[in-house]
Amino acid sequence: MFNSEQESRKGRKQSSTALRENMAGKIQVLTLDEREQLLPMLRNAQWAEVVGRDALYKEFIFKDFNQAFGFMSRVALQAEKMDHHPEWFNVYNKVHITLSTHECGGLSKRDISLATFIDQVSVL
Ligand SMILES: C[C@H](O)[C@H](O)[C@H]1CNC2=NC(N)=NC(=O)C2=N1
Repeated sequence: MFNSEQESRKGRKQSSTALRENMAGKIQVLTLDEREQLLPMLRNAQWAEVVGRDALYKEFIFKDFNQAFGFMSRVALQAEKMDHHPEWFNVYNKVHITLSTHECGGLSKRDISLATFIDQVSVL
């Protein structure tokens, strides 16, 4: 579901060849074309678009705390490498994750990239 900020972007012209970062080197929110291309695969992988905020959310359930924390450790090390950190919540075997890019106030390629990594290590 698109929130109102994204709805308002629909009217604006966006280049399909928009670069990941603008000429000033600033990270940009995903264009509508990029969203149409990238979000379906994440929706298929149970990532949900947060209502009222341009962010992605997914819940993971593991066998026990050891499995959950092992997963979180792998994600934490990758997040640190990327300087892109998840907002997350853990109790015992549950891990809830929200991804968004504060610098651009919404979803960027960094979120897609971290979500893809998270899915990979969640099934190890
Ligand atoms: C200064 C530092 O690069 C920024 O605050 C980074 C840190 N980690 C981050 N993580 C996430 N998920 N979004 C960000 O915008 C972000 N910004």
